[in-house]
Amino acid sequence: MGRPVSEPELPPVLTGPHAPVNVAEFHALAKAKLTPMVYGYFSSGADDQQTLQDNEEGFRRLRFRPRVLIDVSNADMMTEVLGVKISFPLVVAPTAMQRMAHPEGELATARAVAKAGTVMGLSSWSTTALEDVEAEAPGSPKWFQLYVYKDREVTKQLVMRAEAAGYKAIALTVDTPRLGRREADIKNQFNLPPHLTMGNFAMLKQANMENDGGSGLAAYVASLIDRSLSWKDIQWLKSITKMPILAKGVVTAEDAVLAVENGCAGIIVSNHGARQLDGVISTIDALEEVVNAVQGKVPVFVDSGVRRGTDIVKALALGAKACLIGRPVVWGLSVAGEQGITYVLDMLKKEFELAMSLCGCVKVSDINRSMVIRDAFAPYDVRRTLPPSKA
Ligand SMILES: Cc1cc2nc3c(=O)[nH]c(=O)nc-3n(C[C@H](O)[C@H](O)[C@H](O)COP(=O)(O)O)c2cc1C
Ligand SMILES: CC(C)CC(=O)C(=O)O
Repeated sequence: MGRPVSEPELPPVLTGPHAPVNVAEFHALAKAKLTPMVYGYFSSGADDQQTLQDNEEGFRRLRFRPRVLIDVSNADMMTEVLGVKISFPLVVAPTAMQRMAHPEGELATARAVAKAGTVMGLSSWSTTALEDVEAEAPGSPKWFQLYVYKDREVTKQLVMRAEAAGYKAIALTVDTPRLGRREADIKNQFNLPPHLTMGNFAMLKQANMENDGGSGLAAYVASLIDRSLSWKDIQWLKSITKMPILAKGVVTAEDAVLAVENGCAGIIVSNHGARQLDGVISTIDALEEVVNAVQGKVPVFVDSGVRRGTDIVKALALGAKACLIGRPVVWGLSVAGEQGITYVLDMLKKEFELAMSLCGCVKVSDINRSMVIRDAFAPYDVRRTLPPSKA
C-alpha cells in the first residue's frame, strides 16, 4: 500500500523514506516535536497505565476468520451514523486543548475531518470557540462533547450555543465525575500555556488551573465539574435540547440498559483513552456485552486504542456502528497540522479498505460476528453460522 496523499503537496516530514507509514510512527514524530508537558498530557493514561496498554492489546487478542474467493474488486466503505453518511466507519473523538498541538488547533481538525467526509467531535474544553469551529467547515457534521458544569446555567448556555451553531449531537461524557490521576501531569504541574484560552468560555478566559504543586487540570476539573451528575440529568438535558444525546464512557451492560431507558440516542463504549479509571476493562473487550444489552435499539460506537484499519473491522464485527480515534488525530495535528490529520485519516481509511477486502467483505454491512475469534487457539463454533444440516 502506497503512502496516502500525493507527495508533492506534503511537508518534508511527510515525504521521503522517513515518512510515517502508520499511527505508531506518527506518535513517535509527535513525541519528538512536542514539549514534555504537552506530550505528557496528550499521551498519558491514568496511574500505572495498565488500561492504556490493554486497550491496544485487546484488539491484538482478536483474530480474523476471513472468507475467501469473494469478488472484492469494488469496496464500498460508506456507512451512516445518526442519519449522516460518512466515508468510512471512523469518527474523530473530542480531545481538549488542540492548540497545544498546533497553532491552528481545532480549526485544522475541522478542515481535515470535513475533507475526509466524517464527523468531528469537539471538546467542551476546546481552545477555539465552538462557533468558530463550525464556521471553519460549515455544514460538515460535528458532535459537541459536553462536560456538565456545577453551574447548570453555564452548561445550558453551552448546549444552546452548540445547537444554534448546527452541531448534530451531544456526546455527554459520563466517565469523568473527577479527573483520573495522570502522573505526567502531576510531575509536569500541567497548566494551559498562557497564550491559550478555553475558547468556549468567555468568562473563564484565563483558565484557573491553580495547582498546589500538582496537575492544574485536576484542580480545574474539581472546581468546575458537577460530580453529582446522574442518570436523571439526561431528562434535564433532553428538556433543553433537541439534539440526540450519546452517552460517552459506558463499558457495562447495566449502564447500557440505563442509557437506553433514559433516552440516549447512542452509546460510545469508551474508557476515555485509559485516562480515567486505570484497570478498567479494555473497550474492545467490553463492546460485545454492551451491544448485546442494547439489542439494536440504539447504535453503539467504540473508542480507546483504535490504531489500525484492522481494529475498525474487528470492532464492527463485534457490533460497533463505527469507531472513534483520539490520540492518532492529535499526533497528526502535532506533526503537520491539517495535512497531518488528513494523512492519518487517509492512512486508516486505506488500511480499513484493505482489511475489509482481505476478510472477503465488499461493503461495511458484510462485516459480521463470524469474522473474529477471541482466542486464536479455540476453534470457532461453526454452528453459529452454518445451517443446522451442515454444522
Ligand atoms: C489529549 C486528550 C484529550 C481528551 N479530551 C477529552 C475531552 O475533552 N472530552 C472527552 O469526553 N474525552 C476526551 N478525551 C477522550 C477521547 O474523546 C477518546 O475517548 C479517547 O482519546 C479515545 O482513545 P484513543 O486516544 O486511544 O483513541 C481526550 C483524550 C485525549 C487523549
Ligand atoms: C480538560 C480535560 C478534562 C479533558 C479530558 O477529558 C482529558 O484530558 O482526558
